[in-house]
Amino acid sequence: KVSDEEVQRLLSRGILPVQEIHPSFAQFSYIPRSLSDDNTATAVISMFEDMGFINTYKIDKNTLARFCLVVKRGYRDPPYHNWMHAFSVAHFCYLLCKNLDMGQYLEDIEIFALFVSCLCHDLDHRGTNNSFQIISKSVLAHLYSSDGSVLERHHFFQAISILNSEGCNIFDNCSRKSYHRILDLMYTIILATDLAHHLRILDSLQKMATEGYNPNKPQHHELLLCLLMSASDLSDQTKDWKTNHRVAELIYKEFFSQGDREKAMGNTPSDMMDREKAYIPDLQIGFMEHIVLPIFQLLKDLFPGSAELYGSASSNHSSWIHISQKYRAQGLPSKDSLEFLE
Ligand SMILES: Cc1nc2ccc(C(=O)N[C@]34C[C@H]5C[C@H](C[C@H](C5)C3)C4)cc2n2c(-c3ccccc3Cl)nnc12
Ligand SMILES: [Mg+2]
Ligand SMILES: [Zn+2]
Repeated sequence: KVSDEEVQRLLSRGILPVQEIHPSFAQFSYIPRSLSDDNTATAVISMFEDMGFINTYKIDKNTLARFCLVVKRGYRDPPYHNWMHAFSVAHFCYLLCKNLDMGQYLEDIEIFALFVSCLCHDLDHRGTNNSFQIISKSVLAHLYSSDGSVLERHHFFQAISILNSEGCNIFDNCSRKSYHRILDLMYTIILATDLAHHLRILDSLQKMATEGYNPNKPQHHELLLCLLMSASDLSDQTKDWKTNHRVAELIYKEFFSQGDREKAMGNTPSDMMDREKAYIPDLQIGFMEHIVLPIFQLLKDLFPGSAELYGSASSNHSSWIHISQKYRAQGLPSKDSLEFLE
């Protein structure tokens, strides 16, 4: 799958300092999607280095390079749930570690597991959601439907199979104890990317934010890891307006394709998947009010230094409200391209 030449080519320039990738690479304002695809594997290795993981966990450089290339190739190319999404999610996790004093809240091994989970969290995504797996009686549903979170279980097992393949196990030099802890953490964190799971723990998250984070409570560590994973998965919502509406275009392109397939199977898709019924601005507004803003409000309660993230999400929310009013009367000029929003 990944040749030795490709691995050597990736390592040939050595590990680049993050500033050489972009001067503001470690700022919340940086847009990871602006990096060209063929520089993303290099950037991932630089982030591993910059967070000290290569030294702390004695990661062999060849193994790390091969792991990054195999994970990158482990993504398919649907409009949204592709490698660029995984890379931008992992980059946001890196931003959280660099800009907020994560070390006061989490152990290093938990942060390491979170970063690796971000890279792997949507491996082999087909561009269809969990309910589609069930109604289409997909192989994944056959394997995992009895336990729910069908896709997320698949993403986790894809990560395990990559770690078990030749020359890809970045945890090779960890103790048996650390190895098991990291895999347990990856399971919890990747399963937490199912938004239905996030909604189930929302009350516990609110309670933790209200009473204050207690680093001595293992439950608080687990809840925080789930919150940081969800925030990273939704980090496009905290970027500039151009990114925000471009990402909306990708998401709905993926959703509408699923809706078309559901109709072809004789099923009725949900409105957000039905290109005839969906009004994107209102769907965006609802998603931001019910899921996105509460997540970044919780992050702000726990990490005051993250306030600007809530600010940008809130300003994107206001832009969608303005757009909704402006186009409600005559309808959107086009649903395929939201370029007119720029
Ligand atoms: C912009 C944007 N819009 C999105 C609109 C809707 C949904 C969505 O899954 N809604 C729900 C609505 C209820 C309760 C649960 C389970 C199901 C029933 C389906 C969630 C996701 C959206 N999403 C994501 C995203 C994040 C994590 C996983 C998958 C995805 Cl696609 N990332 N960006 C976006
Ligand atoms: Mg996912
Ligand atoms: Zn994702």
